[in-house]
Amino acid sequence: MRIVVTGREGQVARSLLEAAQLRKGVEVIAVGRPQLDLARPDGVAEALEASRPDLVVSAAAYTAVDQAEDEPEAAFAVNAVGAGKVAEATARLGVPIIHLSTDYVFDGTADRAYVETDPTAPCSVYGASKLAGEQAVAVYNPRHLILRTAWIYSPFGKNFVKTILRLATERDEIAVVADQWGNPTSALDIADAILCAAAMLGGEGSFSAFGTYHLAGTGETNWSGFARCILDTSKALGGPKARVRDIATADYPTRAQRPANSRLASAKFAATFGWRAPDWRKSTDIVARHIFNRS
Ligand SMILES: NC(=O)C1=CN([C@@H]2O[C@H](COP(=O)(O)OP(=O)(O)OC[C@H]3O[C@@H](n4cnc5c(N)ncnc54)[C@H](OP(=O)(O)O)[C@@H]3O)[C@@H](O)[C@H]2O)C=CC1
Ligand SMILES: Cc1cn([C@H]2C[C@H](O)[C@@H](COP(=O)(O)OP(=O)(O)O[C@H]3O[C@@H](C)C(=O)[C@@H](O)[C@H]3O)O2)c(=O)[nH]c1=O
Repeated sequence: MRIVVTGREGQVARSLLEAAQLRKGVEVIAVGRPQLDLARPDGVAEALEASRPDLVVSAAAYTAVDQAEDEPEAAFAVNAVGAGKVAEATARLGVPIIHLSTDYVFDGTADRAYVETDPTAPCSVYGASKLAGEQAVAVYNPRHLILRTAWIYSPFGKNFVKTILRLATERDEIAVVADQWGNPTSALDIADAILCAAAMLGGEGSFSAFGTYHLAGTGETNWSGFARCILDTSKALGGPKARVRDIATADYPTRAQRPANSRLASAKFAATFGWRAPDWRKSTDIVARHIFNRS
């Protein structure tokens, strides 16, 4: 099976490339700019067709949450129009698409983990652009899996784990919001889940459970709890050390509003694909070891 993933330099694409090295019968080709630029929709179909995919994983996105507030056109061009173009190209090629989306499609007012059927109500431009992308993907290719995930971290690219480790080299104490709750999710786990789902999509039996799924790390925390775990792990591995101080969202003003609760219930994915993410603390340890080069 040949899987083509967009967003070549991104966390999910790089994790997928790594995970596929351990699997027989799966080839992953990552495409990125300039060959595939979602902001230039005319070249998207051509770039995908050239790789002759059996399945496309749509992981490229405009992910700068605060910057998107100042550049809504750019965010929508990539996350909505661009995502739709990718889905349109897959439909034309007659192949399924796995499209990555986000917990930020919710407004965070629920008092429990969100399920797939809960009403969406993004409170940021990024969230709104990703929701528009979900809708475009669903319109253009009915053979889609939309995987809403959250709080991605990995050894690759930019993420919260790397930011906290960097800040710990610069300060003794890091102030982190303790009133936004969610599920930290390792991109290495997402890659594993995608390969598991891909095997079912490409198998002999006709797969029919297309649709939207939540796919996040097992267990929940807030950003402060996540930072504490990162620094405990760092300390144990001989990495940088710092204290974490709990603060409220109001004490950390940002351009974009984030949901206070963006916990995702991933039971539907587990029931359909027989795959459940490890506990987020265990995956944090694995990613930290990868970053510190200790296995
Ligand atoms: N990061 C997170 O915490 C979460 C992410 N998601 C979603 O998961 C998916 C993967 O996220 P993640 O791997 O973390 O993303 P990253 O931010 O690590 O990578 C995104 C990739 O998209 C590429 N990209 C941006 N703009 C364009 C464009 N115009 N044309 C082509 N490529 C472009 C970037 O390219 P370049 O390197 O050239 O800039 C980058 O390689 C995204 O859809 C994201 O919305 C969902 C929940 C949480
Ligand atoms: C670095 C830092 C962040 N924070 C807060 C700000 C914010 O509320 C929260 C997370 O900060 P970040 O800006 O790193 O994360 P953010 O960019 O909001 O992360 C999001 O990215 C997009 C792409 C998604 O789809 C989401 O699932 C989510 O992962 O932590 C602190 O309180 N102290 C700090 O030192």
